[in-house]
Amino acid sequence: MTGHQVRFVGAGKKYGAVRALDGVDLEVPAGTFLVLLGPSGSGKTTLVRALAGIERLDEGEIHIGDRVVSEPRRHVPPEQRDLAMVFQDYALWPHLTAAGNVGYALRRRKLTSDQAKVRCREALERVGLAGLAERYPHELSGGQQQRVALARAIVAEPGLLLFDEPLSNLDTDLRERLRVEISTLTRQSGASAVYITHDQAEAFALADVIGVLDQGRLVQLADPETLYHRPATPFVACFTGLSGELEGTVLEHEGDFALTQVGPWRLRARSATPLARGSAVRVMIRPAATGFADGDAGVGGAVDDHGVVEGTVVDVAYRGRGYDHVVACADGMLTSVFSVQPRTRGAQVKLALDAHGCNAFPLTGEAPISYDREVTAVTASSQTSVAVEHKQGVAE
Ligand SMILES: Nc1ncnc2c1ncn2[C@@H]1O[C@H](COP(=O)(O)OP(=O)(O)OP(=O)(O)O)[C@@H](O)[C@H]1O
Repeated sequence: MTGHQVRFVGAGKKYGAVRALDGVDLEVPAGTFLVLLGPSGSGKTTLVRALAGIERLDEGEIHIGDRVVSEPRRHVPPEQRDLAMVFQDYALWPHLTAAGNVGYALRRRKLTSDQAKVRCREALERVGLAGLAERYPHELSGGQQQRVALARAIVAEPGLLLFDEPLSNLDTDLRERLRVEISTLTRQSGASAVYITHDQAEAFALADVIGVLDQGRLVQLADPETLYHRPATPFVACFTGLSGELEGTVLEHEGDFALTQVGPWRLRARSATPLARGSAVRVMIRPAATGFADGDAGVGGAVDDHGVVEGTVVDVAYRGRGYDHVVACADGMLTSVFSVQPRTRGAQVKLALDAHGCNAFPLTGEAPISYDREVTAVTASSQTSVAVEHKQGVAE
């Protein structure tokens, strides 16, 4: 079975005064695992519900494969879109067993009852639930219920699988295991997938392509590596994992990089567009780009003398493989500075910053954005308590 190409053209949707989707143009080839990443209220669910046919767009078109399924005068109902959806709350029928729930997805297929039973059994086997087919949802754990929902999604072999934060009700350990299963099952099936999350680590782990949404707009569509190394905007940089940011002035622009003066230090940082000499910039620093200059952790890539800043250790957190430090530098704070050996609080340290993990953006006057993973909200704040994925996670 082959997946479908997915295409949005100028997709718009309003709820009263709220623009949930604002001219979204997006196209991914057949078989792509697309993850939609964005803070709460950015329009992820609306986009996926419109793709599923549960919501109608006000403007624009949606194409699934070579079919237009949504345009101003045409709305193909969900059951005719060759897709299946997995929801955050599992959405199982409480009066049907696991096998009954999975079999429900085959009700429109022209299969004999024996053929349907075989398909259900195989789907339940693939999600590791062969022995629990006769249990009702209330007799299953959250993880098992989500596996039933996954089996129900794949049993009819649709060309498109939609996932709306399917792991958010599960605990960390189970999330990780089920994430791997979703990735494997989807890719084995050949279906295309669109997966919503506000968790950047989940997005980076799953995606072929990530679409970042902000206030109903698609602000970047790229593979994880490009998104991480070349974020299009400060918002994208922030939302995909930052150690922190420092303000500076451009000394010169060389190729893809700007040489900046940050306090008494010189830092090189990537910049997509040439920056004028003397202009004010914010240098946004990935966790993977940080390390102690005298350290044991090393930093990814070459470090030259433009990449050293000094600061004071203000916090140390044990992380199993080593320690994450928070270091105050000039008027900025860098978090998730990893080292196998701990530094003591109050110690004066030198940090080496890899230019390939630093991005410079013009300073436009707005307050820096900080992404707090705990509350999964983006807020304006001058003091970063930036939640970050450390270097052995997202960045490698
Ligand atoms: N049925 C509705 N009626 C009114 N406003 C809505 C409705 N559905 C969504 N919205 C609004 O549209 C905007 C986008 O919502 P949407 O649920 O698509 O965002 P999201 O990125 O999926 O958020 P979350 O991560 O919290 O689920 C939000 O401002 C939301 O309040």
